[in-house]
Amino acid sequence: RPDRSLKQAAIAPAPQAVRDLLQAPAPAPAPAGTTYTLADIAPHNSLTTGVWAAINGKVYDLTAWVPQHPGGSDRILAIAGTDASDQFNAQHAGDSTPAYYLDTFYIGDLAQS
Ligand code: HEM
Repeated sequence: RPDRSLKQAAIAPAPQAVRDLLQAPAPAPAPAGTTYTLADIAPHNSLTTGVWAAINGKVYDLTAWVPQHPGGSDRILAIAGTDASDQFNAQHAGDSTPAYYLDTFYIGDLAQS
């Protein structure tokens, strides 16, 4: 297995600094048990409204990740405001580094519908 620790250090997120640059909203606080519906997520579909996505039952504020994603900002903007489980899994299922970053953007759980 390749040693990914150096890559992780090299692209470690600096969420507040990035948000300051983008003047993007900070993530909503996520007390334990916070849930969001897809209707809650849908408006967060741009850098000005914040970039949220549901992935595999959890909700993430990916705003700060947009300019940092090694696969390009367009791919993160393209999933903004949606359930992006299929896109994420198709690209990154089983990859530890994407999962590691994803976890840092967690804001709550997707409500059962
Ligand atoms: C939503 C959360 C996402 C996170 C946290 C994430 C994270 C990462 C990371 C860490 C890499 C670096 C390579 C690696 O370590 O595997 C990467 C690369 C990549 N990602 Fe993502 N990714 C996300 C979503 C997506 C989506 C939705 C797509 C496509 C629909 C995508 C497409 C790619 C591609 C194509 C690369 C390869 C870039 C290259 O090596 O040239 N990613 N992503």
